[in-house]
Amino acid sequence: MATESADDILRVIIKCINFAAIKHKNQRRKDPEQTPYINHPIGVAKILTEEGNVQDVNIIQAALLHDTVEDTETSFEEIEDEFGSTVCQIVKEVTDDKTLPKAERKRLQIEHAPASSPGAKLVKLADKLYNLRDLERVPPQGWSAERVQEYFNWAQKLLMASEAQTKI
Ligand SMILES: Nc1nc2c(ncn2[C@@H]2O[C@H](COP(=O)(O)OP(=O)(O)O)[C@@H](OP(=O)(O)OP(=O)(O)O)[C@H]2O)c(=O)[nH]1
Ligand SMILES: [Mn+2]
Repeated sequence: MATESADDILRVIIKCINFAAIKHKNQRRKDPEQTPYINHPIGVAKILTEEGNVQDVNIIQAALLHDTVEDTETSFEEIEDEFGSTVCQIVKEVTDDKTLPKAERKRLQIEHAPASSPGAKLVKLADKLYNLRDLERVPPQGWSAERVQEYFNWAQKLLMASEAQTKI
């Protein structure tokens, strides 16, 4: 928010990092080094600030929190109570329904991409960019070359779907 002071912004960003770190504390990435999962949401937020020049603090908060509901015991109510409805709405838009089969989740991401909000598109695309770079660095344990290639193909489809109807 434009009216927020630098102190407020700093406080809320540290609050988000702390919240996400606690929620993801037992989770590791799928790489052979089992990197702590928190490196991912922090890296996604950094792509947006450093490479995307994103200055909207709500979008950066949503990036830091983007996998908490999908991957940990976190509810949208908790996100809304702690960080407000704007942040919660973006997190909702980028959260997959993990009760659905994977192919359906991936299909729905593409179906929902065109009409997503600009903030959700930014978080989603930074998320994909981080994951693609991670795949290039070292594939997750057990992933074949075909599976890696499939993720690249799907990410490209998602990017093209996100470009449609964009009013950024
Ligand atoms: N490249 C890579 N990805 C890893 C690693 N560890 C965990 N992941 C996560 O795995 C997900 C991609 O793997 P998939 O097999 O396609 O999806 P799934 O885990 O949801 O079933 C991403 O979830 P996501 O961020 O929720 O994005 P999405 O692709 O599911 O939308 C990504 O963050 C890793 O070491 N490298
Ligand atoms: Mn993610």
